Amino acid sequence: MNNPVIPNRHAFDELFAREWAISQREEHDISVLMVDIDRFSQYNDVYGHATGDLCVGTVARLLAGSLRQPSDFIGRYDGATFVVLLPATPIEGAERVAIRMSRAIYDADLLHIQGIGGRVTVSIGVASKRGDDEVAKTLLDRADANLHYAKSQGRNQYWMG
Ligand SMILES: Nc1nc2c(ncn2[C@@H]2O[C@H](COP(=O)(O)OP(=O)(O)OP(=O)(O)O)[C@@H](O)[C@H]2O)c(=O)[nH]1
Repeated sequence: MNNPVIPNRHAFDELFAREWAISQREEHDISVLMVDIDRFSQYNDVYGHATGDLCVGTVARLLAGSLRQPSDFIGRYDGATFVVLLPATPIEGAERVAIRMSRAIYDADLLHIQGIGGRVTVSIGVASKRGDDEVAKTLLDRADANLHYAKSQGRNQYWMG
């Protein structure tokens, strides 16, 4: 499904390449978050795909509303997974965004009877550039690995590794 409120992965890839080059040139920090809706296949099973689509849109709006800087970006990575790009942001700032996003989704109290606490939650993997020799792909890979670790630890949490 194309979600009108949120850019797609292609838009993210282009922006990420640009912002990565800037971060290398200017020696800026840069951080990425991968955000995935928990137990979403079960959500679709219980409430149906059309309601699932609405839920994806609601989550997208709540996540976007958790961003504070004009240069922050959120896109849909694939399925129920979003990717967030935080230019010029160190790990401490990225953690604050992860906490804000986690709370925004939890506090919205969107019913999901098979979800954590009976509501829709998200798991988040956070990663920040480690040094000038890191390449863009490993930053994304680390965010993804941290997302999977957050899932393995019970979901509804973020992990920075
Ligand atoms: N309704 C709806 N479902 C979607 C959309 N995009 C992805 N999905 C579904 O989201 C589910 C994602 O499943 P997974 O990420 O594998 O796992 P999960 O059920 O979310 O469980 P965990 O991620 O392990 O918590 C799949 O069932 C997809 O079909 C969408 O736009 N609308």
